[in-house]
Amino acid sequence: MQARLAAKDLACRRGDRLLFRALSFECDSGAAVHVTGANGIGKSSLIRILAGLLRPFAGDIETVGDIGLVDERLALDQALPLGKALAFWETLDGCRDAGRAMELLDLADLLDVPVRFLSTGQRKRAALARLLNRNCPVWLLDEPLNGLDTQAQKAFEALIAQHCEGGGIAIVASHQPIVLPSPRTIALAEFAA
Ligand SMILES: Nc1ncnc2c1ncn2[C@@H]1O[C@H](COP(=O)(O)OP(=O)(O)OP(=O)(O)O)[C@@H](O)[C@H]1O
Repeated sequence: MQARLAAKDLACRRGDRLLFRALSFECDSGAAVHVTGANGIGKSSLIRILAGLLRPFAGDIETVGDIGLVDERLALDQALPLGKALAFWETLDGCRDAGRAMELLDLADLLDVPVRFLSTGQRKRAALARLLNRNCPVWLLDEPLNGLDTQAQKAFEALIAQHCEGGGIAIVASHQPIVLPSPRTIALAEFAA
């Protein structure tokens, strides 16, 4: 799996506030980075900039490989049972082994439950299943552990490690500790404007 994500001299402005500036980093295949900082410092904004959903105030981004984003928004049809909602995307994403994500994220018992009835942690596990099914090299994860119990947190940390071992990249914004395979941190406070 080929992957690269590089940012050069990034700055982010929201409203009339410059949140961070002069942020540069490079990640190649296998890299994992923990983006840290207090509430409101700009972690989600950075993830959205890297995903191409928010225009940076300054700077450039270079990406090699498709991006998979997981944030608090669940891109699954709320009205469908989980199994059908995931199956819709499995077809579009060309997923060849949907059973793997269901097993790894312990979703088998939830496939008949409408997405709108899922609990916070179940919704997060569903979002992570869709991420796995996409098989994309660059993972951008905004608070991926939120709502997960300890067992699910550990399972997901193991999945990030496997993803990086296979040549993927994971950029993880999280206010809570997370075990990553190559512990590297971007402390956003160091780039505060
Ligand atoms: N559309 C917007 N317009 C103006 N300001 C915004 C907008 N969206 C976010 N902000 C502000 O930008 C700042 C950074 O928000 P962001 O969500 O990136 O922070 P965060 O570090 O992810 O916070 P948290 O840890 O609480 O999730 C906050 O002060 C927020 O109020």
